[in-house]
Amino acid sequence: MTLDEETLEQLRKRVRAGGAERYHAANAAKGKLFARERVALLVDEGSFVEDGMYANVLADGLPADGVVTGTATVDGRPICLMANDSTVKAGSWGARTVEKIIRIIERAYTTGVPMVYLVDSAGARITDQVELFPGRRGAGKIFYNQVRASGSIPQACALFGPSAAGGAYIPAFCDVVAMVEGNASMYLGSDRMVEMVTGEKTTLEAMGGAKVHCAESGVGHFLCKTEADAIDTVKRYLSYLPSNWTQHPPKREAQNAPEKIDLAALVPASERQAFDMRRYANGLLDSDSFFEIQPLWAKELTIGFGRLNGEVVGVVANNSMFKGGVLFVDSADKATRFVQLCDAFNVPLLFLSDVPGFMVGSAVEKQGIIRHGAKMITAISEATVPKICVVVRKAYGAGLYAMAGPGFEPDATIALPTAKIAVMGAEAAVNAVYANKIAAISDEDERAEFVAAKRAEYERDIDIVRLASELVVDAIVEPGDLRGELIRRFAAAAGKDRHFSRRRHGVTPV
Ligand SMILES: CCC(=O)SCCNC(=O)CCNC(=O)[C@H](O)C(C)(C)COP(=O)(O)OP(=O)(O)OC[C@H]1O[C@@H](n2cnc3c(N)ncnc32)[C@H](O)[C@@H]1OP(=O)(O)O
Repeated sequence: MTLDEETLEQLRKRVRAGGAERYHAANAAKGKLFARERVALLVDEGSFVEDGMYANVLADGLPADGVVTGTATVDGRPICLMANDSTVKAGSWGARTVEKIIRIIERAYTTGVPMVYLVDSAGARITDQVELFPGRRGAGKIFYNQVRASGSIPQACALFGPSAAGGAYIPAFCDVVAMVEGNASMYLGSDRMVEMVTGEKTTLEAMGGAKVHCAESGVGHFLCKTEADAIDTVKRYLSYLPSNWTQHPPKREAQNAPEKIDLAALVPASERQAFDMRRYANGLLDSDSFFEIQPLWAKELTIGFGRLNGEVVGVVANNSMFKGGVLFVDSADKATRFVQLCDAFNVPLLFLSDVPGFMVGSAVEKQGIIRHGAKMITAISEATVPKICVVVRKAYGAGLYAMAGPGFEPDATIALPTAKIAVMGAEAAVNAVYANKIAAISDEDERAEFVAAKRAEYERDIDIVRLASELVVDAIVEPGDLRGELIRRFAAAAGKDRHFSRRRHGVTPV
C-alpha cells in the first residue's frame, strides 16, 4: 500500500496534537505548556529533527507516543532532547517511549553532544510493564545510559510536572535540574502510595515539590517561576559547558569589565562580622557572568560558573552570611558534586575561602560529617583541572583542605594581606592548649592578661608573611590586583598534566 500525501499529513497532524483535548485543557489550567511548545522554546527555530515520530500510531487507544525525541541546536550548538507529553497517559513510559529515550541518550553519547530532558511524567506505564520494565532494553537501560553519559556529555533537566517513581531518577542522574514552582515534583511514591504504605498523609507538593527539592533535599538546582524561566536556565547552564568532555568550555569574545565593587571594603576586619561572598565573586568575575547553582540549598557554601576575561571558571566559595560559612553535611555534598562536574568538563576551579572549618557536635557526627567531609576532600584531591585557592579572610582546620589548600596540588594558594591560615582560630586554640592553666588563675585581670598574651603569640605564629616566607602561600595579593593575578595564573596553568593516579577509580567515602 502506498501512502498518499494527504493521509501522511493527517497522520502527522494527529501525532503532533498529542492526547485528547481534555488533557491539554487540564494542563493549560495549571499554566503548563504542551511538550512541543517546550521544545520550540528550547531550540533554535527550524533546527529540530524529530525521531520516532510515528511510534505507537497503530496502538489502540493512543494518539501518539508519550515522548517527543530528536536533535536540534541551542544557540547554534547541537544537542539531543526528549520531552514527555503529559497529554498521553500522563507522560508515562510505554515500551516505545522507553526505546525512544534509550536511543536518544545513546545518540547524544555517541555524537558527544549535550542531552536535555524536558520532564513531565508518571514514570513507568504500569499497564505495559512486561514490555518496558524488566528487559535488556527496559527502563533500567535509561538510567544505565545516563550514568554512562555522566561526565562525558552535559545532561540538563527542566522539570515541569510530576516525575514519579522510576521517573524521578531521570532528573537525579542529570548534572542539574530546573524545577517550576507549583507544578514540578519528584517523588518515589505518590501521596496515595505513601499513605497506604506508611500511613503518612502528605501531598506531592509538600513531599516532593520544587521548593522542597531546591531548598531542602538538594535534588533540584534551580527554582523557577515559569516554564520559560526553566528552559532559559537550562540554556544558560549549557552556555558555560563544552559539548563533551574532550572539549574546552566556550570562551566569550566580549571581555567585560567587572562590576565596580570595592573588594577591600567588602571584607570586614572582624571575623565575627559576616559578608556576602556572592558579592565578592561578582566583583572579581566578568560583569553579569556569575551563574549561581543551588542558591537556596546549603547556602553556607556558594557554587556557580563565571567568566574571567571571557574564560569559564567554576567558583566554590564559603559564605559567612549563612551559618558563619561553616561546612555541614549538605554543603560538603554540594561542593563535591560541583567540583566533579567542573573537573569532568575542563572548567578550572576558583576557591574563595573564608571557612572556620567543618561543623562539630553530636548532631552532625550522627549525620556522618566525617564521611561527607572526606568525600569533599576526595573530590578536591581528584580534580586535575587548574585550581586556585584564594584565602579571602580565613581557612581554618580541615576547611583549608576542603578549599583546595596547599596540600591538594593547587596551581596557586593566594592570600589577601588580611588572610589567616591556621589549624583553628586564636580563641579556640588558646582554649584548647591552655584551658587548665587559665582555670588555675583566680585573679580575673591576670587571667585576661594571660589569655591576651597567648592569643598574640598565636597570631604571630600564623602571620601571613611568615606563611609566605615558609612557601605555604605562593603570593600575597592586594584585593584590587586579584582579578588580574587570577587571569594570569589560570592562563599559565591551562596546559597542565591532568593525570592523578594509576588505578581504575578510587573507593570514595560516600
Ligand atoms: C520504574 C518504576 C516506575 O516508574 S513505577 C511508576 C509508578 N508511577 C506512579 O505511581 C504514578 C501514577 N500516576 C500518578 O500519580 C498521576 O497520574 C500523576 C503522575 C500525579 C499525574 O496526575 P494527573 O495529571 O491528575 O493525571 P491522571 O492521574 O488523571 O492520569 C491521566 C491518565 O494517565 C493514566 N496514568 C497515569 N499514570 C500512569 C501510569 N504510571 N501508568 C499507566 N497509566 C497511567 C491514568 O490512568 C489516566 O488515564 P485515563 O485518563 O483514565 O485514561
